[in-house]
Amino acid sequence: MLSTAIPLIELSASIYEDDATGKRMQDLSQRVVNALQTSGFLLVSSPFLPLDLQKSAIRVTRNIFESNKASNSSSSTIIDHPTDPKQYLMVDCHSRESILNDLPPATAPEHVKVLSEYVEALETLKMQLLECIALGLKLPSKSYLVDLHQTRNSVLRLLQYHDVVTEHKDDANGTQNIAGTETRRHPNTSQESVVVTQGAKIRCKEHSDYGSLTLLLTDGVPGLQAFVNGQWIPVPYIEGALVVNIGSLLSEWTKGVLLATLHRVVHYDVNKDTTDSSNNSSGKTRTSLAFFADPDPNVSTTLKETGKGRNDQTSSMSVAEYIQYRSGGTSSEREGVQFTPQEQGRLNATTAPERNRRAEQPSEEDAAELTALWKGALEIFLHQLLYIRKVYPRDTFASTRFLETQCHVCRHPDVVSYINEAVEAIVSELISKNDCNELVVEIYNQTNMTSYEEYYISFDPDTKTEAPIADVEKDLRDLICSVGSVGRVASTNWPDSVSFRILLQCGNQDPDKSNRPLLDSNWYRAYRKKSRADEQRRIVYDVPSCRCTFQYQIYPTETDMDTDD
Ligand SMILES: O=C(O)CCC(=O)C(=O)O
Ligand SMILES: [Fe+2]
Repeated sequence: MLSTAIPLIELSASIYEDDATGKRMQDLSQRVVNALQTSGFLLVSSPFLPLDLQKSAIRVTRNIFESNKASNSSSSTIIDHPTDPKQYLMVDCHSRESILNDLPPATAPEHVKVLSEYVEALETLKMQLLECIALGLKLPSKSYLVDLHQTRNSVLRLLQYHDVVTEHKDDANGTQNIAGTETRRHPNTSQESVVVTQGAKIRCKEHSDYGSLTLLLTDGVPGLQAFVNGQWIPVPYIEGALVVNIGSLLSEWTKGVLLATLHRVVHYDVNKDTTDSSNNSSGKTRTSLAFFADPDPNVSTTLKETGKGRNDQTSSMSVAEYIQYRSGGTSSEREGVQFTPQEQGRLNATTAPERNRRAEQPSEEDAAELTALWKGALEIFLHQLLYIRKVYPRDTFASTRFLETQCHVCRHPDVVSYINEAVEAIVSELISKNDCNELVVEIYNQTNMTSYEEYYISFDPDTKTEAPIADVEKDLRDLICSVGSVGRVASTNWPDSVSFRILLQCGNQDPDKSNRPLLDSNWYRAYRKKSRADEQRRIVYDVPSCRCTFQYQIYPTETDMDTDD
């Protein structure tokens, strides 16, 4: 039965005809907005998107993944997701050429045509929905949102979820997730199934999308769930209808009136879950097409008409910067996995009571958990910084997830162990933060030892906080995501002699008297006085629960390097 929280709305052609008073359109718009306010989800059918075209789009998508599997040379544009058992392909929808460019070169011309027609229909549907939302929300004009979507800044993600074997197996090909929590086989394109952590049965981890609207078509294999009123509810499948959900940007523009709802895809196991009659998909692959509609890249994330977005950290960003911030990379890597603070709060409220309880009575266990959390977060932070600042080529990094965030880790074993040793050595000093300790990452020239840039995590010496672990996690996640925003602070056209080092910089005390365990180590650096006239630190992110700040400083070079990207 169709859930009332997620209604089906038919955008029939007759709404646009015989509607001189605009009443029918107004009613329809109200229903659209009501659904998006209640659950953030709705199902929609439209004459612009006939069933035949939907079926063809699914058939073509399956064919693209299957041909790729069958061919010996797998297409580099098809990505094995690092943790979810799925492959995906991102298609830039700006034009027919961009669509063609992003599809594997072997894609048949008639298949390109189907996907181009499908995208065309979705562009129309997107505009209709944006009009409905503007009308339903009584925005200054019916075209208010349409006007902010003039450049077809949409991405189509073709998705193929693998067959899933739910029992846990040791696998020689298993890769250890950097967070150390999961063992998964990196899906090799020739393999039919993957192993997921016991009991998880997750095909796509919970996340919210982050543009304006997502229009989703699936092949009907169930599994999509939305987190509504503290519960995971199935999103129904209706043949001929698409699933619509709201991204966090539109949610913030509407001051949270429209919900950017958390959602996920689970794998139903027919042997275990007999309560769900739709549970008939054990072992099945699943195909879907997610169309992410974003506003124009240069538009500000803060609109004067709708007021300030709720998230201060992102309020001065452009749409392009926001997408990069939330994806922790470029928009072509968009994973849509980071939660906004509001979403995380909702999730914590129902999923982490145990943790919050423990935080009220700090224990040794908590201290160990906090230290482990910091170690993991700092390692990821450091790798992500090297990735974003392009200290090493991007193709030497692997994609992974930490604290529900997509990030990148350098694969070079020397870099991995250097970072690991540094973090092991300095993390407890940092957490004790009794003398304005700073973690410094210096990007410098190995030949003449000049500094190009320094990045700092600076702790306030006088305050110790005992924030609940869930808050620290949330803030560390935001810290990691904030690294994305230093992608453009200066050029990354580095000479070959570029390198980096990690240092613990200690405060104003005379280092000889400070009796620090790290005093004679490679990691220690006495406080460097702010003697350079050009010293001007910029703040990237304050980590409220830990009273520390992420800052950076760029040192001018003799020759001004061109900005790349
Ligand atoms: O495949 C699905 O049903 C959902 C995919 C999704 O939510 C996403 O890719 O953002
Ligand atoms: Fe999604």
